[in-house]
Amino acid sequence: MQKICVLGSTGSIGVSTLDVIARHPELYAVFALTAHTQVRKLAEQCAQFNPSFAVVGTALAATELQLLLREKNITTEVLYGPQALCEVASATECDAVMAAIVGAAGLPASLAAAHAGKKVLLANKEALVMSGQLFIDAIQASGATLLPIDSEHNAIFQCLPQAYDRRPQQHGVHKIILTASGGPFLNRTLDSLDNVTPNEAVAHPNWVMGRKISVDSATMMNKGLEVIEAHWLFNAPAEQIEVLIHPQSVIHSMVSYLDGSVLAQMGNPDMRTPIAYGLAYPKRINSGVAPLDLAKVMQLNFIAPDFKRFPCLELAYAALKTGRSAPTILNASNEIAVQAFLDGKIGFRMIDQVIARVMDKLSIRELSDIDAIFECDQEARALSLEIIRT
Ligand SMILES: NC(=O)C1=CN([C@@H]2O[C@H](COP(=O)(O)OP(=O)(O)OC[C@H]3O[C@@H](n4cnc5c(N)ncnc54)[C@H](OP(=O)(O)O)[C@@H]3O)[C@@H](O)[C@H]2O)C=CC1
Ligand SMILES: CC(=O)[C@@H](O)[C@H](O)COP(=O)(O)O
Ligand SMILES: [Mn+2]
Repeated sequence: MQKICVLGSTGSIGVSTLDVIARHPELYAVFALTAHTQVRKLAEQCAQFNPSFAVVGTALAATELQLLLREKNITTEVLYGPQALCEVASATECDAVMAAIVGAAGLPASLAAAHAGKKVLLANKEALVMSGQLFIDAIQASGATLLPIDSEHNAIFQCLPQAYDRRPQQHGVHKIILTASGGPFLNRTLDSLDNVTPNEAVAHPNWVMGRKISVDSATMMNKGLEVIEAHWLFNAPAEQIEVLIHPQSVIHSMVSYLDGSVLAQMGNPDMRTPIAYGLAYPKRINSGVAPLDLAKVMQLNFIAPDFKRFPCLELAYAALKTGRSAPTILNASNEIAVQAFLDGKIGFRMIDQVIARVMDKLSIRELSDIDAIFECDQEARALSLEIIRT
């Protein structure tokens, strides 16, 4: 029986994870669930999965959760705050951690799981983008197992040899091909993007996801973050990572080999497939996802991405090539700009402009520990906010 901690259990990935876990009560027990503000939803999850711990963001939310749990006679212990997230993610009783908090807020607990040698199921791509080498070093030093949950990286992981040891040349890898849907605005004229609303931006054509990642898909910053994520996961340089628009999201990514073979992982766009793969690795279990019916899909299309239409993708490649603090700055500025867009403070096409100005202004430096990473993250956030205000 594996004991699982689900960080971000009330979010889109968290809910899909619990759906898979519920299908296999003989294999998995829930050790801890965490949320930020959605206390009622978390209480319902506690009622169903009876975890040892539940974590929320504030003391007030913790009191509210305790009352709800008492009403239902549930004995789950309630904790709150960032330190509690790290404690449950690194607790001795926990075997595997689903890292599914959105954004930089997920880094400390994901890193704590890495340091503690857990099986880390990584959905929280921002954590890896921000901390890169530090995160990989933590995994390697503790002997933790890092399993990519992001659909593209999970697909690549499945297309690489089992014995892949982070040396692409040794395994005959020519290129990693990340597929991208192109988001909801792929076929709109550029000018019409000035006035798109947050609700239009989060209406992803193929995936049901949280609001932040949905906006990232619309700008293709999601793919940019994924290029950086692929660099760290598979130890491939920017030049070896290609992005290909594939509007159907049926091929989740591919690996092109030196002998001309291209291996692809395919499936219906449902995150329960990569989640089930991560939970059961190296075995396979039922995820609840229907088998792919290619006759129904009929067509698979491919288009090369246009940096003019998707400047965020170009910014992300540039940040990866610059290295050091550049990806941390890119991520922080993007989080601020996306939130400002969702709050109606800036237009959709301002997102890339804010990030470009921040990338231009801040000096690039080495970030050797977590404190330096968060200092840089805060600096980029402050400058982004200043640019948005003026
Ligand atoms: N959704 C998807 O299909 C995919 C997501 N990912 C990645 O997975 C991660 C999660 O995405 P998704 O599930 O869509 O996001 P959601 O917004 O749906 O969920 C986010 C989760 O994080 C919690 N949370 C938010 N802010 C904080 C905070 N400050 N401290 C602690 N917990 C917090 C939320 O709690 P509450 O509900 O209480 O606010 C919620 O449980 C992201 O990094 C995303 O890029 C990757 C691939 C696919
Ligand atoms: C499901 C998943 O992994 C998302 O990251 C998804 O890939 C977003 O789709 P885009 O290809 O539009 O970014
Ligand atoms: Mn993805």
